[in-house]
Amino acid sequence: MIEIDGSYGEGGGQVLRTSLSLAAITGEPIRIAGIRAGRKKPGLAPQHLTAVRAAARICNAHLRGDALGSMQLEFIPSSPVQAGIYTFDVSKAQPGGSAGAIALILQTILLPLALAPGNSRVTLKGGTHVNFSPTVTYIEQVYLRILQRMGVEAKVKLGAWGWYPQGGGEIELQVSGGCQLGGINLWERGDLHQVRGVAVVTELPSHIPQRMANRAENLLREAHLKVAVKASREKGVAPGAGIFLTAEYQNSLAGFGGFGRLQLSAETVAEIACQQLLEFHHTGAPVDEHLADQLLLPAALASQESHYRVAQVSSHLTTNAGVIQQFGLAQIAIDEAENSVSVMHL
Ligand SMILES: Nc1ncnc2c1ncn2[C@@H]1O[C@H](COP(=O)(O)OP(=O)(O)OP(=O)(O)O)[C@@H](O)[C@H]1O
Repeated sequence: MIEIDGSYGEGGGQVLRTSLSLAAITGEPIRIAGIRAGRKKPGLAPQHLTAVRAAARICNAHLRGDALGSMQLEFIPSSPVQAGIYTFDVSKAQPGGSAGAIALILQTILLPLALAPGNSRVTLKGGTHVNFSPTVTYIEQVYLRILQRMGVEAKVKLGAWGWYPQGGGEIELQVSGGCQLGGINLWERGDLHQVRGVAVVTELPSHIPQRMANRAENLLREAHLKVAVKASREKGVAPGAGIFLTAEYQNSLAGFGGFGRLQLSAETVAEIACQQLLEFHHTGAPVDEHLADQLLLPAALASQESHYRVAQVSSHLTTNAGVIQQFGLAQIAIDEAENSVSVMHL
């Protein structure tokens, strides 16, 4: 039984999710104490509980402590990961529903399913575009495209958009099993080919996405970047708005977003997303702050070494490295002076 300290480093949901993925893949039982102890409302929130149940379902794990608010969990896999057809719904984890981010549940089960024999189809319901988590657009345009280079064959289809607080979004994830994970080298990003974006609303008038798209295109052109942002109205259960930009470099990809809310003009939402993109662009790094921590798990499971340079070393990155190293699969070196990450097999 591997003992995990949920309060380690960031003390957030990622300590839990990374541990779940690795327990499912290795078949090692785990016990986690102090789950999300670093957060204002600690313990399992709907998104985390759904991730626990999803990970348990695919490897028939026995669970103890799988309840909302629980700060302790035992997760004991009883079979290798089974490919198959699954549905996981974050809104079912809490009376009254939840907009918990389904991208985080996707990231918990993706590698276990990709490494298992057989193909899987997973329907995920909840929040698709939620602040402080990867959006489904980020998963499609950045995360899965980079993972494809490491050998992961997976795609998502976005059925309905789900924003905070109502959720109600839906995606279908298809994963090809039997993947052989290779390492990745993202040391130099090369030239920027273009910035591609979507400006989207649900249940709101079409002038809003158009204004977000126009403002983003104007701002990025002023900065001499090649850009194309598509404005669209999409399907969703509640009003919502956002703009999601992908910077496509010769050797890398990075993603940024802005979310609409009352009292915030469409133009300001676009400016928020563009400012993040321009700040990143000026660092010269190939890997954005968020991909930096999300790449560690596939890199640790790959058969070759990985090396990448990041815009910023975050506490999510150092925390995830600490958790992964507890499973004894890889050695991770993070150089905070150089902003670089190397992942080597043990
Ligand atoms: N704008 C963003 N784009 C892409 N990924 C993001 C973005 N913001 C956050 N993330 C990713 O979301 C994850 C958040 O992990 P974190 O440990 O904070 O857990 P959590 O479950 O979201 O919640 P909590 O912080 O409440 O515990 C990290 O992998 C981080 O890189």
